Amino acid sequence: MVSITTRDASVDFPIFDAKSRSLKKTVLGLVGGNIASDAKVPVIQALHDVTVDLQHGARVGLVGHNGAGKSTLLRLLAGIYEPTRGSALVEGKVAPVFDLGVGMDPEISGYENILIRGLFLGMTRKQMEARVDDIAEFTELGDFLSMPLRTYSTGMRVRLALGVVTSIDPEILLLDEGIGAVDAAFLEKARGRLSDLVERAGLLVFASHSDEFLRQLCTSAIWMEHGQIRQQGSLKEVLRAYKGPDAWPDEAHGAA
Ligand SMILES: Nc1ncnc2c1ncn2[C@@H]1O[C@H](COP(=O)(O)OP(=O)(O)OP(=O)(O)O)[C@@H](O)[C@H]1O
Repeated sequence: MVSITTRDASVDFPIFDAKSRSLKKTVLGLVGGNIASDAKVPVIQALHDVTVDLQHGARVGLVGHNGAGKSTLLRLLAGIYEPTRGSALVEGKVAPVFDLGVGMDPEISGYENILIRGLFLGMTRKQMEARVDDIAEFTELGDFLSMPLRTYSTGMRVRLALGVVTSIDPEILLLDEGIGAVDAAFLEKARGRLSDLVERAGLLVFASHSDEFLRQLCTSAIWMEHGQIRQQGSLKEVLRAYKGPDAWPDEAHGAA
C-alpha cells in the first residue's frame, strides 16, 4: 500500500552568496519562505515543521502564495530533497511530473523521446511500446514524431510530454503546475486523460494555482504559508479559507 508520512520535516536552503545587508535581518515578506539571520550564512526556511499523513487514495491539492513552499514540499516527497530536520517516509514508486520538458532529448525523435520519458517515469520498455500508438494519436503530431525534438515548437513539445505523462501508471503521482503552454482546445482534450491518469494513481499530490484544475483532480487540500502548513482538510474547506467563501459557492458543487 502506498503512503507518505512526514514528521516535523524542515528544509533549509543556506544562501552562501547573499550580499545584501537587508538579508541579514529577519525578513518576512508577503510571499516566500522565512529568511533567518541568526546563522552566519542567511538561510531560507523553505519548509518548517511539516507533518502530513497521506494514504492510498488521497487526492491532495497544494495551495498557497508564490514561494509558500509547495514545490519544495513536492520535491521532499519525491526524495529529491532530504529533510534538514524531521523525517519523511515515502512508500511506493514516485512519478514526479514537475517540468514537462525534463528528460527530453532534443537530438532524438519524438518517438524515441516517448520511450525515454516513459522509462524515466518508471514504466518498462514493453509497456511504453504497447502505448506508443495511442500517445502518437493523442499528440496529433503525425510525421513530426519521426523528426528530432529540436524541430518542435514549445507547444508541440508540451503535447508530446503530456501524451507520455498521461499514459503512465503511477503509484504516487506528484504534479507541479505548468501544464499551461498548450492551446485551450488541446488542454481540453488533455483534461479527460489527466482525470483518468489521476484515477489510476494510488496517491496524488498536485500543486496548483487553478481552482478549476484542483476541483477536477483533488478531494482534499493543504494550504501552505511561509513554509508551514496553515490548514489541511477537504478541498472545499481549504479553498474557502484560503480564497474566501466565494471560491466555492454552496450551490455550485453541492456538499464537500
Ligand atoms: N533551491 C533553492 N535555493 C534557495 N531557496 C529556495 C530554493 N528553492 C526554493 N527556495 C525558497 O523556498 C521558498 C519556497 O519556494 P517554493 O518554490 O517551494 O514555493 P512555491 O509555493 O512552489 O511557489 P510558487 O507558487 O511561486 O511556485 C521560497 O522562499 C524560495 O525562495
